[in-house]
Order: sequence, then structure tokens, then C-alpha cells
Amino acid sequence: SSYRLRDALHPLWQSELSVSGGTRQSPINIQWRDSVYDPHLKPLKIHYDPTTCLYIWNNGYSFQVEFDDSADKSVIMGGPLENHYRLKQFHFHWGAINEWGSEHMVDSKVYPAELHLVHWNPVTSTSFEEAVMENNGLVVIGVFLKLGAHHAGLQKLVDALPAVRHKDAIVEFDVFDPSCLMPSCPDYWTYDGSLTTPPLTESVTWIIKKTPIEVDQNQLEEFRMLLFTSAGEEEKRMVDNFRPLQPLMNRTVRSSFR
Ligand SMILES: C[C@]12CCc3c(ccc4cc(OS(N)(=O)=O)ccc34)[C@H]1CC[C@@H]2OS(N)(=O)=O
Ligand SMILES: [Zn+2]
Repeated sequence: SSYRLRDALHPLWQSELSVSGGTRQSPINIQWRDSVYDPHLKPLKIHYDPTTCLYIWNNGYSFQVEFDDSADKSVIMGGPLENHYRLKQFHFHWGAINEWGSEHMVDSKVYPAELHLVHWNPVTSTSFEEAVMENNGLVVIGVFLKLGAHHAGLQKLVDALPAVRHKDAIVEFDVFDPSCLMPSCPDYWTYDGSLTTPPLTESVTWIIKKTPIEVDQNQLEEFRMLLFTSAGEEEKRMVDNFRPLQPLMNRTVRSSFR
């Protein structure tokens, strides 16, 4: 709808309009009826080690929690994956108000926020940076956030946000298990896509969980108190840090459920 077009011209994404030749860009609108049930899709297996959590920082377009990916300690496997992938970081995208904020949509339904857990393939790449350039070097798990009950697990993250209010702020963040942010429902969609911010590389296998997690109004408002700007600059609230929808082109979205 109209606000999406307005956001497409938002300074944050102006450059992306020039990305030409993309055939598998993200995010997309997942049309439930067009998705194809794939009985070969296995359940996704997640084993995160909370002690691999390192720090939380404001990178100027989201807040991000970084993990120690020097060993196979926090990994995912199964699902559509040929082998295991290591957790590198997770971050969120959200709107200025609850009416929008997620990057992906389901039958044009938009959520107030979306969590992305970014993993890389240590079998085909020797580093995260190298994996970014590999065809399917990355796996990003997307989890929708909807307005509802207070999320106790998320609150530990929310309590750290005032310490990373400005761009490039960083604070130690130890012992956090991101699996507490996963919905219990195992159902997901999967499709081949890209990063949703520059460099927009087409190296991502997306796994989008069907069921959202619930967070409360105060928790969403804490996200919206972060800033895009560094200390000393004129303050710009960190909101609407999502990319507009991209064309599906010649892709099929598979579902793990009937
Ligand atoms: C850090 C990097 C630049 C940005 C970037 C990276 C990886 C995954 C990313 C996921 C994002 O979010 S999303 N929504 O899941 O697509 C957004 C940006 C991402 C690498 C790619 C090259 C840079 O790596 S580096 N060290 O400079 O070589
Ligand atoms: Zn993201």
C-alpha cells in the first residue's frame, strides 16, 4: 500500500532502488495458498549455547546481538538444510507504530516487528564474511513479533537497549539463549532470497516461522527509543528500518506443514 512506496523512497533504502539484476531479493509477501507443502522438509533442529553470546550493539540500522562463531557451539540443522550452520548474530526490524514494521508479510498481513537470526555455513566457507558471498552461504530464521503478552525472555534484551541508544554504542551481553525467542510451533516456510540491507547479496536461505511470538507495547516502544544517529548528532529515532517488499519472480515458497 501507499506507505510501503513512501518507505521505498526513504533515505535508508534510496540506494537499493538501483540494485539491478536481482532475481532473488528479500523480503517477500508469502502467499499461503501459493506455497507448496514439501514432505521432504525435516523439522528444524536448534542448539544454541547461551555462553556463546558476546555483546549487543547499535549498528546504525538495528540493534544486533553478536555470538562467538569460532566453533560449532550454537548451530541449526535439519529443515531444508544440507548441513549445520553457525549462529553469528540476531537483530530486529520494526515500525514507528504497530501497524507495520516486519519485512516479510503473510497474505499481505504485516506484523509490528520481525526477528532475524543470521547463520553461516562453516562447511562451504571458512568465515562468515566468505559465506556471505556463497550461493547459500547464509541461513536467516525470521520470527514475527505481534502485540500481546509481555515476553519475559525478550525483556533481558530490552533492559540493555538504553545502553546502546546511539549508533556504534556497544555493551557486553553475556549468557543469553535466543531459543527463548522461538515460537513453540515447528511450522515454517522456506525460500531462496537475499540480505535485506546492503550489500543485498543473494546468498540467503530464508526460514520464516509461521507462528509469531507475543511482546507487549512497552517492549515495542523500547525498540523505538533507539537512535539511528551517533551521540552528538541531531537525534533520529530508529524506526521503520525494514526494506520494502521485493518481487517473487521465478521462486516457489515451500512449507513444512500442510
Ligand atoms: C557485515 C557484512 C555487511 C552486512 C551484512 C552482512 C551479513 C549479514 C547481514 C544481514 C543483514 O540483515 S538481514 N535482514 O538478515 O539481511 C544485514 C546486513 C548483513 C555482512 C556482509 C559483508 C559484511 O561483512 S564484512 N565483515 O564487512 O565482510
Ligand atoms: Zn534483518
